[in-house]
Amino acid sequence: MVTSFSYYALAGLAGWVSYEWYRFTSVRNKLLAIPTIGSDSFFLAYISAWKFVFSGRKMIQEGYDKYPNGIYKVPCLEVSSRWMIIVSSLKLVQDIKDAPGDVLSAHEHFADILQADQMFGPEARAKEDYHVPVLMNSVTRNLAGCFGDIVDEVAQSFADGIPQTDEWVLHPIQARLSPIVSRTANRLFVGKTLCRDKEFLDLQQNWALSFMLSVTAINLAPDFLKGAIGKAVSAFPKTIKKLRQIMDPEFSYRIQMEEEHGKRWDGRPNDLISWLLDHAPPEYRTADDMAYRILIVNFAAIHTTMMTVSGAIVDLATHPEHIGPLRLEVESVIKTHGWTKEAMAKMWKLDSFLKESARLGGVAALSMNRKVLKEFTFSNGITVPPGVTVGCATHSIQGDPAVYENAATFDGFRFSNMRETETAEFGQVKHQFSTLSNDFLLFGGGRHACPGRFFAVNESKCIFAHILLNYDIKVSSDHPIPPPTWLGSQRLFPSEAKVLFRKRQV
Ligand code: HEM
Repeated sequence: MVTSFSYYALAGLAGWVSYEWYRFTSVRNKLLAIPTIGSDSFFLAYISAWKFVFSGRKMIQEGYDKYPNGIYKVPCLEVSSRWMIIVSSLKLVQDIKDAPGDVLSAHEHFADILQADQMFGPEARAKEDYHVPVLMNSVTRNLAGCFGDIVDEVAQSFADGIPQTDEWVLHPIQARLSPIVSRTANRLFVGKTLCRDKEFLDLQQNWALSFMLSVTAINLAPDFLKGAIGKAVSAFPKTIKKLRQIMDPEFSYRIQMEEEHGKRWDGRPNDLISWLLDHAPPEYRTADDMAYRILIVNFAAIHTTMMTVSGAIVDLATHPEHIGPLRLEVESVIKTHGWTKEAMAKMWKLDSFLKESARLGGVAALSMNRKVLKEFTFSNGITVPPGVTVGCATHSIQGDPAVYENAATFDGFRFSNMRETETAEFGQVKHQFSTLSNDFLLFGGGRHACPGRFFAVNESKCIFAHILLNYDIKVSSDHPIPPPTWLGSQRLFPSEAKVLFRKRQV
């Protein structure tokens, strides 16, 4: 009995290894013109791919240093082909940006790394992304009108999370910032009541965490186990059901009012639920679908904004010489323009500080990742086959002295100084935080660039201006800030990082 089981297990293992070997060599043979970081032999490449999990950032930098202005590949378990092709030149970044979506696909890449088939199931996977243009257009257009709500939620959530005290109090940044960012964003997404609902906020946060752990588990597993692991670990159906229950009273009320009084009923809240209902195709006007949209928008919006603002808080505490000039700017702009979107746009130094913090920090070492659907030839003549993934060495580009002067130095006013001295047409816009450019890829680029970036920048500036005007902050000598860690190409904010806060004294 044991013998026949061992026999079948061995035969299965041999079959799987042969299949993996065949798959590996057939892809690798199409990529021979592209140099490799790590190994490109079958067994050693597998080890290199595991090395990428823990030292991805270093391997990306190694390739960038060895092949400047070029292209290289790394074995990588994050993507289904197991090969990540990375470009290090701004010209090749532009090639990716210009490629049509049916050749280099952002959508298929997201589905690939988020294990959409396993985690969401085929029905959700087939949904049209109608929320993306709504985020880009309606959210951005309504920002000025909703700015008072954003300011109110920032003030309330700080009062709850970081009360102003006369004594210095040590606060864990990530734990304090997550609810502040989440409440503020959801004030605009789902309105005042739900954005303060603990069950709603906890569900979003817990799902995002369990989702990422599950995706990592599936990514690291062999193909034949992915389906079974996905079924076992995906909390998606349960989460949607729960979220729908929490949102149901609000959603049903909106639908009922619309049916009784038409789309523009008196007192209709100005938030994402309303804007989604304005544009939802009939088949998506359901409580289930609304819960799905709110869940994935939160997934895209909260962690990224939290990383960006938390990184900037740490930079402010470690470079306190910026506090005085930033306070002066915020105070004088608010005096003239009040707490408005217009005021945020006038805060050039603050905009610059956040951008500089993201230039050296950010959320990932790679950006603008696209799955190749049809053979694609870069302008340097290198061809990549369907199935592999291409991306840009964002973090290395942003830290390159050939791209940024004194690139390794944190200069909070780098971009505001550039704006002040710029004479070219559109020069002042060029260096803004929300502006997309090949040498600053925090928000990606091309037709799939982040549609929430204008909101993210305004939310971040509002949070930061609130801190500057209401708190003193500094690093504690007993609790130095630990360096960030990396998982594959993703940057992780050190959850144990703490900063001292007290009520502003001067
Ligand atoms: C500082 C905060 C943020 C950062 C760093 C960030 C970054 C990104 C990046 C890198 C992409 C992929 C772009 C590409 O591949 O070219 C993306 C896509 C996306 N982001 Fe953001 N994001 C942030 C905030 C937000 C917010 C606040 C929202 C919603 C209001 C949002 C919604 C989305 C959505 C829906 C997509 C997918 C777009 C598509 O499929 O075409 N993001 N974001």
